[in-house]
Amino acid sequence: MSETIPETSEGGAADAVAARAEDLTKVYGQGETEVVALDRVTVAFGRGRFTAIMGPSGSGKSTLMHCMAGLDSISAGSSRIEEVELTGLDDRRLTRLRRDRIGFVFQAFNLLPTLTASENITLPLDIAGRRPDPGWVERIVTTLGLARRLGHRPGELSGGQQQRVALARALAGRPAIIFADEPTGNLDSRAGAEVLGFLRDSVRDLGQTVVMVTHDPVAASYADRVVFLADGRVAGELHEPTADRVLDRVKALDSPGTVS
Ligand SMILES: Nc1ncnc2c1ncn2[C@@H]1O[C@H](COP(=O)(O)OP(=O)(O)OP(=O)(O)O)[C@@H](O)[C@H]1O
Repeated sequence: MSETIPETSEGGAADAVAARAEDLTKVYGQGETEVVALDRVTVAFGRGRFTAIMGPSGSGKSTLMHCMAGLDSISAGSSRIEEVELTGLDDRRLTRLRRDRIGFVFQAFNLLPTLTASENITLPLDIAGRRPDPGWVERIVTTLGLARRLGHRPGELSGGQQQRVALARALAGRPAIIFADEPTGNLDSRAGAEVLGFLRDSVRDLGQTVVMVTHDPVAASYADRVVFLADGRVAGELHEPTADRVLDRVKALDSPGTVS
């Protein structure tokens, strides 16, 4: 079960897709205050792949992540995690889906200060009444270089270490997909690079699927693929991105008149 899942290409078998949105539309407000945050977005995230989502401020990145993770409702279209369609799920089922199939890593680490790193990592499983798989947790902890920090409380860890604990917590339940929102936003560049390296390792070595919202072209270059949003629509993508190529695209999106 814990074998590395090979990279998949888009358009592959249906079961190679961890999450998919089809014509996903999200409208906030109504009448004069109406904002179309997402306008018929169709995108798929392959299993065992690391995808970055980029785009100008207000382009819909967080909204897409929230809608696909079941944290926000959808106005039209569809969104699914593996084979489960989110639209139509009642609150109880949605909560269970988020708990069992989705991992979250946010800019704020959201660790409980009174618990040790080890207790923080297994907390969601404990709450869900699931027994952590000791072999899997040990593998995660080793991959993330946390073995000697397990007895420490968050206040005794560096920012990078705390974010690695948050990543280990997201990985512990073997979710279908991890959504990360600016996971290095609060870290200095060295700690940020370390966390990005571990995110990439969790994809490469543990077969995890990761979708990360970021503003940083260097962070995006750790991904296998970058999906660009502009004005609530998909505005292209890059495979095997380098920071320079990402930056060129970002500049073009920031000044649309110059898009080639
Ligand atoms: N709860 C809300 N109510 C009304 N409008 C909203 C709400 N949330 C987001 N929006 C609007 O939807 C659009 C997309 O917002 P979103 O936060 O997804 O953009 P973003 O690309 O993540 O931006 P940033 O990079 O600045 O975080 C924006 O115009 C925003 O003002």
